[in-house]
Amino acid sequence: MKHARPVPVNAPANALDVKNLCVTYGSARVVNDVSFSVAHGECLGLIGESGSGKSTILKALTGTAPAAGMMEILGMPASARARDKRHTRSVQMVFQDPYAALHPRHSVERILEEPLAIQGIGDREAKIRASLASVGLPLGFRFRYPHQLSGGQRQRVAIARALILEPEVLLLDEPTSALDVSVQAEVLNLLAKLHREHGLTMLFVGHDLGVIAHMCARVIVLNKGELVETLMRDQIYSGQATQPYTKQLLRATKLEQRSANRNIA
Ligand SMILES: Nc1ncnc2c1ncn2[C@@H]1O[C@H](COP(=O)(O)OP(=O)(O)OP(=O)(O)O)[C@@H](O)[C@H]1O
Repeated sequence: MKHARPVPVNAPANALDVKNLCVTYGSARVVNDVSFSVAHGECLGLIGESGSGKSTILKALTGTAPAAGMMEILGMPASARARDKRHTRSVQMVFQDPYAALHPRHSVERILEEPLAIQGIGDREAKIRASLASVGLPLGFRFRYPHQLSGGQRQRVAIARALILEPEVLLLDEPTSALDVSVQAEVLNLLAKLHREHGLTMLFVGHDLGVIAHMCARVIVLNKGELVETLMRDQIYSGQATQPYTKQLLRATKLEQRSANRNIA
């Protein structure tokens, strides 16, 4: 697996650029005029309560929500990228529910091989070995089926599947929310390690400020489809929010107590 990648000389300034994004379902505007950028190699947090539009923004970026506005990924319009097989591999997504994300009747080996086959990529044996190693799973797990794995192991397989295509951008939709608290810490530590070692650009969606601040130095806050505040990690830890909604989120996550008790590295 690759290590932190250099940014090409003529690369666009940001890996992700979103300007004036709106998503409307029927008569309901669920994302309203949202703009943000993610620098190359940055892990940006996106937080908001349930129904605030977080997943919809990820869907818009992957071309599966009806979006208006400007979205560029690695300098290319997101809509064009979603249509082009060569470019889809550079942006991968990890979902909240590792149970639903893996085909129940496919072995881990087949799950990992499939994206390589779709993209026509060779050297599959070496890539499968490297991807299992990078998420800390023994090679023998390639012969297992999803029902033979724990929730945390399933999420590791889902992460390995996303990484096997060596993407530049990883979209993470609450990747630890469905996991047991102790397993959450393990998977978060793994994601933080992969972020450091691979120089990946990440957009990390969550609803827990404590979890997000562990991963992200900068966090944007969404409320009812609108971006209401941008917070740096220090502001989160010291409770310096300006918007009432963000203050409420900070209180809800009881950060001081969490940081004292946290067992994540
Ligand atoms: N396909 C759809 N058709 C109609 N409305 C939708 C559709 N998908 C999402 N919505 C609505 O858009 C709003 C935002 O949903 P979204 O899933 O983006 O929220 P979220 O912040 O990711 O929530 P959660 O944290 O619960 O996953 C919600 O009100 C939801 O009901």
